[in-house]
Amino acid sequence: MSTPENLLQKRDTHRENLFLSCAGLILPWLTPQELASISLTCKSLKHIAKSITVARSSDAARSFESLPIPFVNTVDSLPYAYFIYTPTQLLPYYRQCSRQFWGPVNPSFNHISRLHFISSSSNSLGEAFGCNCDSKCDGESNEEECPCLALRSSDVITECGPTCRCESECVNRLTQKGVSVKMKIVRDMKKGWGLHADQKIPNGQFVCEYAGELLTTKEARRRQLEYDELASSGRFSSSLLVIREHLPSGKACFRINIDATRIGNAARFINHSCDGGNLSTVLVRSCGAFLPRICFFASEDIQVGEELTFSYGNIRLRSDGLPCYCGSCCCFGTLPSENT
Ligand SMILES: C[S@@+](CC[C@H](N)C(=O)[O-])C[C@H]1O[C@@H](n2cnc3c(N)ncnc32)[C@H](O)[C@@H]1O
Repeated sequence: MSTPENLLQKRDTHRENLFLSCAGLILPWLTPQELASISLTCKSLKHIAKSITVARSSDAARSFESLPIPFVNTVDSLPYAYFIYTPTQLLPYYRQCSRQFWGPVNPSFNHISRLHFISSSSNSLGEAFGCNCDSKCDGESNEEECPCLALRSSDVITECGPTCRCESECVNRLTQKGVSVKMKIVRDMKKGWGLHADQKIPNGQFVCEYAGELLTTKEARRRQLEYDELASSGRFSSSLLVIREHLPSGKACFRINIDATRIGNAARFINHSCDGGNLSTVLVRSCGAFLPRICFFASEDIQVGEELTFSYGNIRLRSDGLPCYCGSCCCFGTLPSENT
């Protein structure tokens, strides 16, 4: 028989469960600072905040990729780096995006979001630019049959794109399926976080795209000034990459500015090496898309545990440049710096 005490207890348990399930939905949207503040308020919230921290440090890619990318830190107490994840480059209207769910997730939730990101960022030129191949532009399609294969050149890879008729499983969409190698983000005392291979990666293998916000040159210059100031006054690292496409004469004819500082993917953790590192940057243009994407490929055979690095450039304009700790035999002592 239900006594008034029993009824009151039932009501309290129901309220507590409701509170905890709401907290489980809301807390993953919080920044680390907000999470730390809220976890001071009661034991239950502290417990939820802890499980969110564990989930965050177990996958920087928060299920947007088919493989998790964990954080590993044996040098200090920082469990993870906070940023908004995008699996591919974003057009500027995404700049308003200031929060993202990051906690224990149902993987199908982010799978849907991944498709949304990709279709929203296709920067399509229109239907006239795609191929009409039935399903896959595989080895059997010759270049006359598939115009996308015919567009390949030594410095820009052309893949099938948003307006092609072939399916997403087409082999000529190598870099569009996201990260396909096991990687981890490892903390270093001097360089901060760095991206490491967690499997052998053969020379030539696609590693990942450099994803982030696509900026105009004016905005890239404005942000670089802001980042330089922040970097000089404390522990701040920016991830603004500028790639210039050159004419055979050597003159720059096109530039692409991608800022992964606030919104990006695992590539934002790739550190510089003065010897050129073990990754090369390649421009990949999807047929029918206006802008190319920047992709990293292994430039040598990479061993398990090896840090993934590339060269940030050769120009050092600032005499007070940041110290370089790449450890290569040809280290210049300072990180590259040039006018954005
Ligand atoms: C693209 S971020 C790389 C990820 C960064 N380490 C982090 O913790 O977020 C670039 C920044 O990393 C640091 N960095 C990269 N390569 C380095 C190197 N060889 N030596 C020292 N610091 C490096 C610098 O602070 C640089 O501004």
